[in-house]
Amino acid sequence: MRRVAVFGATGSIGASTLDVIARHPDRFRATALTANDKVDELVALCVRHRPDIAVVADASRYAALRDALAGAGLHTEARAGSEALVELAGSDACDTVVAAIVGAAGLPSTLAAARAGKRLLLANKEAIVVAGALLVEAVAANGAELLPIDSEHNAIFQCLPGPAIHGAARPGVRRIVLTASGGPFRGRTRAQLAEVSPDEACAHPKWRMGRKISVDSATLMNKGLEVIEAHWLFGAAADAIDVVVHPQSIVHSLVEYADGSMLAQLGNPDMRTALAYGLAWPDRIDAGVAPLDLAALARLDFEAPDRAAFPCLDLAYRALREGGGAATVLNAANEVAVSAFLQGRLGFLGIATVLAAALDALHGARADSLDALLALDAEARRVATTLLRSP
Ligand SMILES: NC(=O)C1=CN([C@@H]2O[C@H](COP(=O)(O)OP(=O)(O)OC[C@H]3O[C@@H](n4cnc5c(N)ncnc54)[C@H](OP(=O)(O)O)[C@@H]3O)[C@@H](O)[C@H]2O)C=CC1
Ligand SMILES: CC(=O)[C@@H](O)[C@H](O)COP(=O)(O)O
Ligand SMILES: [Mn+2]
Repeated sequence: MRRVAVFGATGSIGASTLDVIARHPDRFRATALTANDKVDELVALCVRHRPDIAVVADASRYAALRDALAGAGLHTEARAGSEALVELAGSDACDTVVAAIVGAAGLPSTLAAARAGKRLLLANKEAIVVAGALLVEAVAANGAELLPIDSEHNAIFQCLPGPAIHGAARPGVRRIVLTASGGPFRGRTRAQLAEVSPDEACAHPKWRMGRKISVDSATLMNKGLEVIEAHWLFGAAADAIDVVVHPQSIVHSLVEYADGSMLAQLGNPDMRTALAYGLAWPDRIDAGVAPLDLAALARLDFEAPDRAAFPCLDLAYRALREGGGAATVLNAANEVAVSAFLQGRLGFLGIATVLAAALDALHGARADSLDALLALDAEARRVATTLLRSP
C-alpha cells in the first residue's frame, strides 16, 4: 500500500490525484493533505479521504483547521506553517509525495521529499526551474524516484529508452520535442494581445488548471518553464529541446532518435493519466480516462510557435543558456508579473517586459544552495516589483 502525501491537495492537480487514489483503495492511501489557506476545502477533502495529517501553509489558519477537523468528527491531526510542510515531506507519514503546490513556494517541501528518498511525483515545475541542479542531485544522492507529472515530461519519460537516470544524456536520443497547445490566444498578433483580460487568459482551450499556470500557457511562459524543466529532467541541452504548437493537445510530446524515429505519447488531455502513471509506475492502472477515438479526431495539426507575439518562450531559452541563477530570476519575476496581471495591475504584454528587464538587472547572479536560491528568488521578486511601478 503506497502512503501518499498530496501537497497542494485543494488545487487542480490535487483533485486529479485524489480521484486516481480513490479508484484504487487496494493500492493507495492519502495519508496527508496540504493547502495554503483554504481550510474549508481542505477539511472537505479530509472528510472524503480520511488522511492522518492535514497541513495549512498559512500558520494563521491553524486554529481554524484544528477546530474544523474536530467539528467534522475527524481524527486527522492539524499542522500549520511552511516548516510543517518540509517536515511532512521527509517524514514516515508518507512514502510518496505528490508535489502540486504552485510556484517556488513548493521548492522546500519538494527538495525535502527528494532528500528523504521518497517517490516524488513532480507537478510543481517551478521547483525544478528554480533549483534544477540541487533537486536532481538530491534525487540521485538519496535514491529517490522522480516521476515527471507535467504532461509533456511524463510523455517524454514514457518515450525515452532504458532506466530513468535524471539529468543523464541518453545515447541515441537526438532531440526532445515539447508540444504546446498555443493557449487561448494562438493566432493573435501582439497588437491584439494588448487589452486581453485575466479571465480571457485563464480560459485555456484544452486543460482546466489553476490560474497561474493558465496565464503561463497564454504567454507561452509555461512552455518556456517546461524547456528548462526538460533540460534538468532529461539532461538535454537547450539546442536539443524544441517546441511545436499542437492545438489539439493529444500528442503530449515526442522524442526524436538518431535513426530518424520519433516516439510520441498520445492521450486525451486529462492529468489523471500522468498521475496514475506516476503513482503506479512501473505498472499501468485505470485512471478513469477514456481512450482516444482516432477516427473521430480525424486530424492532428502542428505549427511553429509565434516567437514574436509570445516572447516569453525565448526569454526562457535565454535564461537556460545563461545558466547560473538566471532561471531562478526568470521564475520569480514571472510569479510577480503574473500575479500583478491577475490583479489588473499589469497588462498582458507587460509580463514579458518585466521578465526581460529582471534578467538584465540580475545578469550574472549565481546561487547554489537552497538558502542562496531562496535569497536570489526574494531579490528577483523585489526587482520585479520595482519594475511593475516603472514600466
Ligand atoms: N493543473 C494542471 O493541469 C497542471 C499543473 N502543473 C503544475 O502543478 C502545480 C499546481 O498547479 P494547479 O494544481 O493547476 O494549481 P492550483 O492553483 O489549482 O492549486 C495550487 C495548490 O497549491 C496551494 N498553494 C498555493 N500557494 C501556496 C503556498 N504559498 N504554500 C503552500 N501551498 C500553496 C493551493 O492551496 P489553496 O487552495 O489553499 O490556495 C493549492 O492547493 C503548478 O506548479 C503547475 O505549474 C503542471 C502540469 C499540469
Ligand atoms: C497539462 C499540462 O501539462 C500543462 O502544462 C499544459 O501543457 C498547458 O498547456 P500549454 O501547452 O498551453 O502550455
Ligand atoms: Mn505541461
